[in-house]
Amino acid sequence: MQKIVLIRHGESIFNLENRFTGWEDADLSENGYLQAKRAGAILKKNGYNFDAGFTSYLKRSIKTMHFVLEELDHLWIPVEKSWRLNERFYGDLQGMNKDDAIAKYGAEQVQKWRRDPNEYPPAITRDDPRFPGHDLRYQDLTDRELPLTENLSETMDRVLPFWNEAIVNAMRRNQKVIVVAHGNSLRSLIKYIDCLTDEQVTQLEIPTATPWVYELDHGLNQIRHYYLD
Ligand SMILES: O=C(O)[C@H](O)COP(=O)(O)O
Repeated sequence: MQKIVLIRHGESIFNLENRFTGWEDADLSENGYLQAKRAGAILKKNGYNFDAGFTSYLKRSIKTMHFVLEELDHLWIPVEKSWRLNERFYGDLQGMNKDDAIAKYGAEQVQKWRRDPNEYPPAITRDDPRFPGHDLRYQDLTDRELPLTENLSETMDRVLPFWNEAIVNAMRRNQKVIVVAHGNSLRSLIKYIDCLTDEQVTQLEIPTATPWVYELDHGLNQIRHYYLD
């Protein structure tokens, strides 16, 4: 039996301010930092150790991984970063207060944008300062890979190649793996692993900095999953 631990980053400044984040590189809040340390302490108390870590290109996840590993005295393990684990690209909603969005577009529409896997938030244009093509860290992405908006299905499409090539391969080498990512990149991954329907995934909410453990058999099929708290 093998285990993999998935963690959503600790609370960010944008989470605290109730703003859509997406690929905006919001830092951890003070509370987010404490949550990350607490997640590490929980893993330590439960006897977890890891051989490899995977996270996104965004500092709220990178720092959460760092503080979790620090609690475990595991700062030395290799951590691979990929843009594919980034949060869903939230288009023109990025940076907007969620209550302001509701006032502007209505609660039903905003909820669809947030949770319906096939709904696209309004797109940005390529001359928008938030377009990732302006950011050095995304310079190797192709035009097709640079998002203007993204629905959850597309998030899943770009998360899965990294899941299959990097993360599953590490597990096949019997490595103990920890993944720190984002509410929606993890929702898309859990949708895939648990074979959730579109309807079921709308109900899935992932708390910040709470280790989610999958137990897998030798064929890497899921046996069960649970939160460590
Ligand atoms: O990108 C964001 O705003 C959050 O990380 C997730 O937001 P959501 O819960 O509205 O999808």
